[in-house]
Amino acid sequence: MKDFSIEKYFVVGPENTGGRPVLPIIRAAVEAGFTFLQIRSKTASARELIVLLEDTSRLLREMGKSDSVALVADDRLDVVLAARERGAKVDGIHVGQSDIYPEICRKYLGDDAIVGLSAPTGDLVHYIEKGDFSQIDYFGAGPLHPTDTKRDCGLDAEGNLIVRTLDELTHLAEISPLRVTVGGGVKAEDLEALAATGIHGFFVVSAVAGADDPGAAARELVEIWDHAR
Ligand SMILES: Cc1ncc(COP(=O)(O)OP(=O)(O)O)c(N)n1
Ligand SMILES: Cc1ncsc1CCOP(=O)(O)O
Ligand SMILES: [Mg+2]
Repeated sequence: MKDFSIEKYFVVGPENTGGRPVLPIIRAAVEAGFTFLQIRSKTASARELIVLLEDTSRLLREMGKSDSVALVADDRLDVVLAARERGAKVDGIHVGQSDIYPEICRKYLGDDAIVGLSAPTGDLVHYIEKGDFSQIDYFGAGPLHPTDTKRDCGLDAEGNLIVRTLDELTHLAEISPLRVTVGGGVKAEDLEALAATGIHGFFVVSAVAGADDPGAAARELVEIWDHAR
């Protein structure tokens, strides 16, 4: 699936929904207009993740969104392969700097798969200029703000939290050979300024999964983003 949009990107797992079932929240995000889904859990078993990918893939099919909303898993190449083996349409994987190498993900998932990579903390300009990103389809960058969802996000070697400034993101959008989605503490009130940086999309966990009314929250995010772009 090479024709995909990272504009409105929802990341979710069972630990993010306040004890509520995940699937209705995914449905609400897709109905609101989110364009990309990532299943991410640091607590679920491999089986739980496989079933969640299967259920999400089925949901997208029932909604007629299999070809327009991308579905990937965080970190777990094994889980993606197993879900595909069982018939789920899982479009790819998102990996970080200490995860399975993107080129190995590409090898096992195929040329048509989506392979996303988290940009490292620190000097992105140097990283972008020197890197070989031929096996990758997009970058995830952040955090914009500190976030409880991922407490290790943005920590440098000394354990200091580095957030991305809007100026930095504007520069990143200019020099990046790939599309960039920005997340980490992103809320509705950030979207206008984020869109103005020229980055291609935003990703959220808690702004939707932690909301009292995930559907209303997702609709608000989509509306503000679409209006600002
Ligand atoms: C879209 C997106 N961007 C960044 C991340 C973070 O990935 P990673 O650095 O591997 O950290 P974990 O999510 O695995 O804790 C992401 N998942 N998605
Ligand atoms: C930066 C980051 N990367 C993967 S999850 C995450 C935190 C985003 O969580 P939230 O949208 O709840 O702040
Ligand atoms: Mg990871």
